[in-house]
Amino acid sequence: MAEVTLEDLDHVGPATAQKLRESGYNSVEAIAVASPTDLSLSADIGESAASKIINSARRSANIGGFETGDLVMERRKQVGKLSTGCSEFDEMMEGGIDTQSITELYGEFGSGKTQIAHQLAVNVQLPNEQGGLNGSVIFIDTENTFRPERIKQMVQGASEHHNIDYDPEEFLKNIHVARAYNSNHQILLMDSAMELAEESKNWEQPVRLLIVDSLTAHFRAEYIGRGTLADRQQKLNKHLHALQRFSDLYNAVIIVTNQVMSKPDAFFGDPTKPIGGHIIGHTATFRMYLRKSKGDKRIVRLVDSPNLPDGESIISVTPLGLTNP
Ligand SMILES: Nc1ncnc2c1ncn2[C@@H]1O[C@H](COP(=O)(O)OP(=O)(O)OP(=O)(O)O)[C@@H](O)[C@H]1O
Repeated sequence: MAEVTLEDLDHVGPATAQKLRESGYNSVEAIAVASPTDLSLSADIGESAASKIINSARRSANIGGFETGDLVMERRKQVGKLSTGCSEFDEMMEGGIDTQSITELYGEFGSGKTQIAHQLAVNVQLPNEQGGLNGSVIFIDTENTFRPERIKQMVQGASEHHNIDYDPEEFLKNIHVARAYNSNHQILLMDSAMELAEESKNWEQPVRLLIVDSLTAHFRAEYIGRGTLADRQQKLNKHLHALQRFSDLYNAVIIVTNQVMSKPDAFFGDPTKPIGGHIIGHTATFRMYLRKSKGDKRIVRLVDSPNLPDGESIISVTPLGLTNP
């Protein structure tokens, strides 16, 4: 079947199609999941015209209605598994971290959240036989934690583990890093991420992993005091929805990190309760609680999963990356 383009949609002429593309709406799917307000501002059209375009896109992309269980099953079959490189951790996740879902890593400072994110940015680039997804990475960095040197060390680790001479420079070229300077910027970066992922469909290694390290730091710093809680929650939810959409559209793994203190936190509450409430929709969400243990060991606890039992696994953070303890 020929691919549906923007021009095929009802109420979209060449000029509107161009404006939509310029604003980052490159595919029918991206329009199908947009809000009328956002679309009307981007394409300079009225909200009712925007709604009609969105409806037409939803019909074409078959998004927005009810689905039967067999279709949901069909999509579930496409779920990919990204290996962490640690056997217990992978077993706990029944083979690795799922695509089409958001995985939240939370824990205290130094518990290994950023290390796991870096390791996955390496592993996702490996071929399927080696636990990867043959994909590229988008890394939204809010606290200046991305370290290319660390990626190089981990690529060296992967080379030794698989006995293949990988080129660290090639791995670095497949990681697209953007600094987010505040929470609004962080939310806006999702538009660029969508654009890049869309473009990457033509690449040898399309984007299959999106990391937000840290998801919550800016929100925490900017929304101080009880009075701002609702605002913060609303923005965070919007951001999570954009992430969920991204994972669906590109069959991607989404990793978000969230620093918590060991004692309950005034703004984010008990660390064992979900932040941002329950995410609506069919996208699964996994939550993992990281704790420091002896030496380089870290305990990863699966706290909340839609389809797997809760469990614990132990990993080591070594100079060459994550390994079995
Ligand atoms: N090159 C390396 N070799 C060995 N271990 C390392 C290396 N780099 C980092 N680590 C380990 O990882 C720890 C830092 O973990 P990480 O940065 O993932 O924490 P985090 O959970 O992201 O913390 P924060 O919330 O402060 O960002 C260090 O304390 C160290 O134990």
